[in-house]
Amino acid sequence: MSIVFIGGGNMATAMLGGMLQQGFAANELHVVEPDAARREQLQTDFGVGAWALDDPLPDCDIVILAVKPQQLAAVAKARAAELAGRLVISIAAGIRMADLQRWLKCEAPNGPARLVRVMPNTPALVRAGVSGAWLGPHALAEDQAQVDRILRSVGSVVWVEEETRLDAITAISGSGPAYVFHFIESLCQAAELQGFDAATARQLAYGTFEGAVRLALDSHDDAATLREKVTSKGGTTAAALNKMAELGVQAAIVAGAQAARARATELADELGRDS
Ligand SMILES: NC(=O)C1=CN([C@@H]2O[C@H](COP(=O)(O)OP(=O)(O)OC[C@H]3O[C@@H](n4cnc5c(N)ncnc54)[C@H](OP(=O)(O)O)[C@@H]3O)[C@@H](O)[C@H]2O)C=CC1
Ligand SMILES: O=C(O)[C@@H]1CCC=N1
Repeated sequence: MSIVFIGGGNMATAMLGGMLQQGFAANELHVVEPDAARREQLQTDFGVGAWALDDPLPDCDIVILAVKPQQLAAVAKARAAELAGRLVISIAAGIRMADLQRWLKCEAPNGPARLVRVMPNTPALVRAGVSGAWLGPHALAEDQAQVDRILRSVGSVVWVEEETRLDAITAISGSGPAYVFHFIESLCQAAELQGFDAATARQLAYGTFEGAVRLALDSHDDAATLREKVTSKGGTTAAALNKMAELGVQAAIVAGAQAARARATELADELGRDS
C-alpha cells in the first residue's frame, strides 16, 4: 500500500513516525511538502520519499491531505485531476465533505475521489493516537478497511455514523493532547514555584501524570473514584481541589472543548463559503 501525505507538518510527521514503527515500509510512504528544510528532515528522520510541489505526484494508492484547513481548498482544486479515482483521506479540522467533493470535482469523468474524513491526534507518533473517522458517500468497504489499518497502526479509532460527530471528536481527542500538555505545563510551573529546579519539576509532574494515567487505565474504578481515593477528608488534596473548583477549572475544561467544537464549525463555514 503506497501512501502520499500532501503536507509534511506536525500531524503528518506524527502519523509517519508511528506508521513506520508499526510495519509500514519507508519506501511505501511519501510526503509532498513545499519547505526544502522540512523535506530534508523527513527524509533524514524517516527515510520516506519527500517531494516538492512541482514534482509529479508519486504513484500511490492513498492520498492523505495534511495541509492546514486554510490551505485545503487551493490544494484540493489544484490536485483534483490527480486525485480523481483515488482513496483520499482529509485530516483537516472542520472542513466538510461537501466542500471537499466540490473542490475535488467529484463529478470528474474518471471517477470521483473516494473520500474519508479522519481526525487523528499527535500521540500517533508513539502509536498511542486516538482517531475519529467518517466514511464519505463514494468510499467503499475496502477503503474503510485500509483507513482502519492505517489508523490502528498508530493507535485506536472511533468510526462515527454522522459527519458532525467529527467536530465533537476534534474538540476532545484532536485538540485534547494540548489540554493535557497545558495541565502538565501548569504542574511543572507549580513545582518550580515550590523551589524545584526544572529537571526535578519535570520528573515530579511527568511522573505523576504517567502514573495517574496508567493507574486509571489499569483500574476498574472510574476517574471520579480514583480521585476520591487520593482525597483525604480535610487533607491537602481537598484543599487543592476546592481551590480549583473555586477557580472553575472543570468548567473551564468543558467550556474549552465546547469552544474547540464551535471553532471547527466556524472554520468549515468560513473556508467552505464561496470557494
Ligand atoms: N496538529 C495536530 O495536532 C492536528 C492537526 N490536524 C489537521 O491536520 C492538518 C495539518 O495540521 P498540522 O500538521 O498541524 O499543520 P502544519 O502547518 O504543521 O502542516 C501543514 C504543512 O503543509 C504544508 N503545505 C502548505 N501548502 C502546501 C501544498 N500546496 N502542498 C503540500 N504541502 C503544503 C505547510 O507548509 P507551510 O507551513 O510552508 O505552509 C506545512 O508544512 C490540519 O488540517 C489540521 O486541522 C488534525 C488533527 C490534529
Ligand atoms: O488546532 C487545530 O486546529 C488542529 C486540529 C486538532 C488539533 N489541532
